[in-house]
Parts: sequence; C-alpha cells; structure tokens
Amino acid sequence: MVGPGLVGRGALGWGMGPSVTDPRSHRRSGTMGDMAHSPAEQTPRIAVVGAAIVDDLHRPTRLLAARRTEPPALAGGWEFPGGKVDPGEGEIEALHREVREELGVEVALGEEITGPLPDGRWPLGGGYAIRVVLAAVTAGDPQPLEDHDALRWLGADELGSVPWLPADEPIVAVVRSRLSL
Ligand SMILES: Nc1nc2c([nH]c(=O)n2[C@H]2C[C@H](O)[C@@H](COP(=O)(O)OP(=O)(O)OP(=O)(O)O)O2)c(=O)[nH]1
Repeated sequence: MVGPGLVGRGALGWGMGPSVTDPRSHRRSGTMGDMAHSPAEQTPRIAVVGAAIVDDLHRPTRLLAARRTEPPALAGGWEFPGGKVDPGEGEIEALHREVREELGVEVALGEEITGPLPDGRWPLGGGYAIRVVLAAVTAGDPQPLEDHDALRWLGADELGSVPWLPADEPIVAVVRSRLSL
C-alpha cells in the first residue's frame, strides 16, 4: 500500500523507505519531522520535497519549471515546485500540500528521481536535501500562486533555456533523460 495519488512502477515503496518509516532514520514524527538522516550521513539534512511535474507520467514530454521569487539570493532561479516538510508531516503529504499551495493543483505521483544520498535524496545548499518525485496534474491549471512569478512547460531541448537553481542542475539532467521527444 502506497500513499494516495501514487501511480507507476517506480512509485512502489517510495515514501516507505528508511528516511520515512524506519526507526534507523532517527526520524521522530512531531519532534524531527523536518529533519531526516541516514546512518551514513554525519549531519541530518532538512527535508525538502520537490515535484517534477510532467505532462504525462507514462510518456512524459515536458517538465513544469517554476521561477522563485524569494529569498533575493535565489529569486529568478528556476526550480521544482515544493518546499520543506513540516514537523510531523509525511513527505507525500508535504508534496501534495506544497503543489496545492504554490500552484493550486492536485497531482498524482509517479516514480522518484533518485539522487546520490543514501536515502535517495539530492543534496542542496544550506543543509537541505530534496526528494524529487515525478508528478502529473489531475485537477486544476497550474498558476504561480505563491513563491513563484512564472511557470513554463519545457521540453527536453528547452530545459537549458532557463537558469535552474544550481543544486537542481543534476536533477534536471536526470529528468531530461526521462522525457520523450
Ligand atoms: N522547493 C524547492 N526548493 C529548492 C529547490 N532547489 C533548491 O535548492 N531549493 C532550496 C531553496 C530553499 O533554500 C530550500 C527550501 O525550499 P523552500 O524555500 O521552497 O521551502 P518552503 O516553501 O517550505 O519555504 P518557506 O515556507 O519556509 O518560505 O530548498 C527546488 O527545486 N525546489
């Protein structure tokens, strides 16, 4: 049993791994809900989730990129909609909340875009780590309601046309490899 809205082969098990439910993760709901680390890491990283929203989970051709408005150091950079996991909140729950708040849409989740950290996340600056999951809109039309001032659907050959946040570059490269032309 996986969380609501999860579809696709790669989604099986996502959200059920060590960073979420295994006591070895040292995650404590309500006390360290925004922190997670694996035994292989010295320092816990603050949990961020990001949605790689594509036009079709089964045959994706375009990715939705969002341009940040804050803080000033990151404003103008393009990123995956998402944000920090709240204390006591699950990652799946956080992802659905963030896309609802930021874009006004509901999504179905697909496979995780696995990163190099032991728990599959991607390192970000500032002690953050992001878990990125493919998603597709199931209700609503994405709008830059919060934290962003522009959205763009980008095909594989257009992903380099916007300045991604530096930490997102390797993630975007993996997403690009999943896009059909
Ligand atoms: N959402 C998101 N954050 C990213 C990405 N890449 C990246 O470096 N970050 C960084 C920016 C922030 O320093 C950090 C946390 O993300 P955030 O600021 O969106 O979190 P949030 O929406 O919960 O923020 P707030 O409510 O506290 O203002 O992660 C990305 O692709 N998506």
